[in-house]
This record gives sequence, C-alpha cells and structure tokens, in this order.
Amino acid sequence: MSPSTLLDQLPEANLAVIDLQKLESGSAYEQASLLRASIENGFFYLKLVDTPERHVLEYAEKVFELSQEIFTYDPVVKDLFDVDRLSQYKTNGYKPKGRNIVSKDGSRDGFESWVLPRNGLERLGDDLFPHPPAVADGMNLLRGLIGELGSAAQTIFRSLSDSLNLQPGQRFEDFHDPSRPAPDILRLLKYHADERSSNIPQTPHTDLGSLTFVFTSTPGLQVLPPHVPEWQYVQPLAGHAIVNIGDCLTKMTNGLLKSVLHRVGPLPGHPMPERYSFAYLMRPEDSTLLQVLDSPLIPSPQKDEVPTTITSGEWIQSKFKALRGTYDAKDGDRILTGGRGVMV
Ligand SMILES: O=C(O)CCC(=O)C(=O)O
Ligand SMILES: [Fe+2]
Repeated sequence: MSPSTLLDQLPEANLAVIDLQKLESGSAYEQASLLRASIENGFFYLKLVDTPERHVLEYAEKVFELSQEIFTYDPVVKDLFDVDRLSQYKTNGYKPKGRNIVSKDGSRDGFESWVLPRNGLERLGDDLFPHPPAVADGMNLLRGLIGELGSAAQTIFRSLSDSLNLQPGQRFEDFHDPSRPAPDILRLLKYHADERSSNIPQTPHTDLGSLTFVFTSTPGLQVLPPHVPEWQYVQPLAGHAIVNIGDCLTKMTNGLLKSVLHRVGPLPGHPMPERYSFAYLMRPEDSTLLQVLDSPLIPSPQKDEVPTTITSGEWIQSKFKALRGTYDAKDGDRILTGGRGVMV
C-alpha cells in the first residue's frame, strides 16, 4: 500500500482551515474559527493563496532548494556553524543528527537542522550572525519569507487579542513588535531516511515560543491533542501552512490556548523517508514575563498560586536543556511535553 493510501486509513488530525484573507478583511466567522481551533487543539491550516502573503508559497519552494544545498555541505563546514557553540539561545547554526534525546533511555534523534535568526536576517540587535554562502546568496529570499510570515503572524495575534478582549499593553502584538529584536527563528530540517519503521526521529515536544508556521510536502507530522489517546496524522495541504500555538501563549492564557504535543515519525509499517520541512518559530521578546493576561475569557490563576517570574528567554533555555538531556527524566518530560508521560 502506498504511503498516501495508507494516510487515508490512519487517524487523521481534523484541523480547521483558517483563511488568512478572510481574517485580514475582518470576518467575524473566521476570527471565531481561529479562536476555537486555538482552544481545541492548537493546530490549524492557514490558507495563504490569494492573500498579500501568497509569495510565501513561491519562496517556500526556493527555501527547500537552499536546504538541499546547505545540508550537503561537508561536515567540517557544518561543524564551523555548530549551534551550541554559536548561540546561547540556539538561534543560529547547525545541529547534527543525534544531538537530542527522543526517549527516556537516551536514544537519539534522526534529523539535522540549521537555524537562522530573524535578528541576523533583518539586521536587528547586536548579535553576530555567522552564516554560510548559501544563506548569503539567499538573503533576499529569506528576508522576503520571514517578512510575509511576520505579517501573517500579526494578523493572527491581532485576531486572538480581539477575541480575548486583551487591552493595549497586554495584547499579543505588544510582545511581538516586528521592528524590535526577538529570538524568532527559521529552522530548516532534514529528517534522514531510516529503514526501521519503529524509530521516531524527533522528540515529542510542544513548541516553546508563541506561534509556529510549518511547511512540508511530505507526511510525517503527528499531533496528540488534549484528551486524545493516540497520535493523529497531519496531511500536508498545498497552498497552506500548518500553524500551531506555542507554550508562551498557553502560559499567558492560563491554558486556554493550547500548545499541543507533536512529533515527526514514519507512517506505521513504513520506513521513515528522507523528509525536508522548515518551520518559522516566533517567540516573544526575551524579557517578556510569561504571566497570565487580564481577560474576561482567560481563567484566573488560583488564589494561592505564586505569580510566575519566568521570562520567555529563561523558558527557552530550560527547554533546550531538557531537549539535550541535561535534566533528569521526570523534569525533562514535564518541560518538553507538559508531563503527558509520552517520553518512553
Ligand atoms: O518537521 C515538521 O513537520 C515539524 C517541525 C517541528 O515540530 C519543529 O521544528 O518544532
Ligand atoms: Fe515543533
């Protein structure tokens, strides 16, 4: 059976389709659908065709070509850009296959990634931005891509802030000012082919930031929404991005908007194919306090709950320590997956 036929028979993630154009033109129906998708399972398709941000779809094709080029660099060159050496917040550089833990027994991941910082691409802030020739050659392409995704994100943030009746100073856009530095990243991913169909190449995780846009034409992404007992499969959809809510929005809404567990793996009984994808991961500015926002729709924290003092920057660092396996297994599971016990 071919993988595409098989996909029809697997538990499919029934994701809402949100039309960015309708959101931009103020459709109350689309705004309500976005809120509902964000509350129910935190993942949705974002329709990009016929929007001012439609160029993203052409740029994405070219970004896949850039990815092919960058991942065929010699390991010696890749090592010069090692992400753990270049950047404290893991916002720039190369991660070889096998650096992250995927299970409690310490087994290792099956993908390479190369992360590029928005600050570097858009020349914001003072961080150095060492990068290889493929990135220098693709600079206009990459700037075009993240510019349009940033604009799509602003529309989503505005819509969610309106739905939750958030007041100025506490609106999601206020923590994501496009003209200021922030640890937003573009992550290029190459999953390696693997004959062993039981091997999961990516750690089950929730995204640590606020909003993620994923592009791929190869199946493999799986999600585990709250109260759902088994992994559901996400079909790639042409003309659309797959978008998901990250931990920071969950923390700021006291769990109302869901940052949902996901991972990439082979289809059951099939080997893992080589798979390229890329994700644009947006995060609030580092100093943002991840405290519960005032809204009539957000459940108030318990009276005896100590208000959070963690910032977005500190949360990023905790999460990466867990991913690299430097916490004990119990803490690692809590930080990576919200303690769903899926780290086996
Ligand atoms: O490759 C994918 O489809 C998902 C990537 C992902 O989950 C991530 O980069 O956080
Ligand atoms: Fe993710």
